[in-house]
Amino acid sequence: MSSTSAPRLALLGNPNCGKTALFNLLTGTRQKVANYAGVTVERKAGWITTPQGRQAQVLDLPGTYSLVPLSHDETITHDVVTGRQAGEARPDLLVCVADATHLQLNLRLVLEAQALGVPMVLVLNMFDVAQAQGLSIDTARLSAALGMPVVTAISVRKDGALALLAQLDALLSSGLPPAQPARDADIPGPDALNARVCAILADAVQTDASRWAFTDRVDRWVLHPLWGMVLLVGVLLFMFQAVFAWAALPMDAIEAGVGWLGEQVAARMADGPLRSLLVDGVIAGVGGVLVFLPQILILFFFIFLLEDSGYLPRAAFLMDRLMGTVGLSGRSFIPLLSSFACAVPGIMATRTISHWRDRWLTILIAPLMTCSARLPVYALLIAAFIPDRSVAGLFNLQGLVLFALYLAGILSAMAVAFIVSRRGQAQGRQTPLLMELPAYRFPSARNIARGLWERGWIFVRRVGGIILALMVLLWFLSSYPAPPDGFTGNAIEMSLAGRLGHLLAPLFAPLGFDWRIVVALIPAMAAREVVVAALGTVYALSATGDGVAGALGAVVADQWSLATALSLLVWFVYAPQCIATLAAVRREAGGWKSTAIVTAYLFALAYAAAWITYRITLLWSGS
Ligand SMILES: Nc1nc2c(ncn2[C@@H]2O[C@H](COP(=O)(O)OP(=O)(O)OP(=O)(O)O)[C@@H](O)[C@H]2O)c(=O)[nH]1
Ligand SMILES: [Mg+2]
Repeated sequence: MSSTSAPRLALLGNPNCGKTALFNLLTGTRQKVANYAGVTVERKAGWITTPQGRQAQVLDLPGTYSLVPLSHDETITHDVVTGRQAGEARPDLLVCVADATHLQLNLRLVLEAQALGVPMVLVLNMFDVAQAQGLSIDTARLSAALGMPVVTAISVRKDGALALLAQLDALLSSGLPPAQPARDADIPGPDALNARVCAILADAVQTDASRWAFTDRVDRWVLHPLWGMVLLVGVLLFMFQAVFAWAALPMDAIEAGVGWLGEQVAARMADGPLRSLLVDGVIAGVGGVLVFLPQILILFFFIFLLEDSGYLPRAAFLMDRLMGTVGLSGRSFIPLLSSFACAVPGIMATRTISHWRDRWLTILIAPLMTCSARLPVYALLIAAFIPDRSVAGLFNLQGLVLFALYLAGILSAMAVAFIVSRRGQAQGRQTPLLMELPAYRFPSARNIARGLWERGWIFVRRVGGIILALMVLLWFLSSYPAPPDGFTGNAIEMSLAGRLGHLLAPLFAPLGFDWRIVVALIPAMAAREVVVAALGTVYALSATGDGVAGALGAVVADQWSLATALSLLVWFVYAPQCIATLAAVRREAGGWKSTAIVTAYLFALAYAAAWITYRITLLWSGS
């Protein structure tokens, strides 16, 4: 069936009611699903085939509480369902998704949407939770009261959308009624909406008063101003400890495997450019980054766990006051949190912030949140320079340093926010955080396994794609032109990359970076973790004597001073060494000027902070 004649369905519903989970189930795709509001910020399209073989296009949309849009993501939803999206007709059918345990809130949007004049179906999602809470919903009565078919769904189960699919078949086989013109004047006011919802629910739903008891009991502790904070810090500390403690074994295994491979290739191939490319460029460079896969997976394991259980919005709630004092709105929390995985989705998630000033401020500081690409850099240098010692018998020093680096990013972001929002104080205003706290949910193992698999793949693909390509390029630039006959020094110093490194070295000398580090910093403009691969290649090529250089960590520990290592760590807390992030800033903030501001302020901050760190460490270590 061609795309022009297939019916188009749009999923409309409140945030966090399970639209994307349903979309994934129907279309077999894997869009991001998590237990907090504001996950989806874009329109996504997919295809479904009903049991009777009919095809339809489905649109997943950002969640919204009302059809009067307040923020950029809500505007997308509004424009799609009202047919105002450029180049797109109104959908043929609205599939309203409602969280069955929150009908009081969710039905308001359904009633509002009736004025759009588009045929509708109501899906009562999270029906498993509703049943567990002892809710009894009379779908026939609800359907009669609303004047639309009502089905139940459990979008996290494989067969959880069968009723909806059967309903779609029934609707499509009889032909959807044509859409009516929108009747904007018919949208009831807030009070009238509330009254209607109450009347409908009184008739069709019986609640069990104890349903929120569990979540409420837990929240008394989790949201407590003191104990909640203690728990939050404890959770984060544990997470960073685990990144080092749990990863040691698999990392050793990968490192040994990479080392073995290097030796095998070196032993079996004749000396020459190809052997050097494979051993020094590919294996030493790319293998050096691959080693960090276990740590990245552990970090994401915790992020997914926190995301899926419903803890994250509570952390946002706890942080709200603190964020308010530096001029950030509570809305910034989720985008900033996403930035810990990667600043790109974080910057995109700022679409949920309705005020431009708040949004710009969030975009400005999102790159300061420690993204997962920094982890290899941090982990390499920490493992090389920070002793693996326990502190107070409870913490591991390496984990504490990692925690401190994350904290440095957060505190700097707060400081920048404070300074910037001070300047625009005249129009400043605080929006209190109005966010729904979802019920706690047991994290789904399938969700987490899938997420980890995906994250692992993204990392491996990056290693095998951009990082590999850059390493081949770097190997080439570091090997040619070859030194003249009779040259006794290090061949790499005569190469293009070596000369460029020497040329730029004076600029970075005040930070304690030598020409080799400078050579590695240049390709790392594309992505931060490239610096690890690049150092691997540069050191492998400049290793004197024959054979392969030892593991990068050992080489670095041997040749750098502590001051240089700390200075480079601090450099990476701030430096905007990621083209993808800068591109996202340009896209979302709309212009080169904003991108230039972000780039310039981050480089300035990186330079200043690295310089201070270098100087202080030198003084402190007495050299
Ligand atoms: N138990 C249960 N959990 C569900 C069900 N449907 C979705 N979830 C969970 O509910 C949470 C929210 O799901 P999403 O699909 O991200 O919600 P959404 O409506 O797309 O949210 P936004 O994109 O923020 O508007 C996730 O943790 C899902 O795993 C369901 O039927 N039963
Ligand atoms: Mg979604």
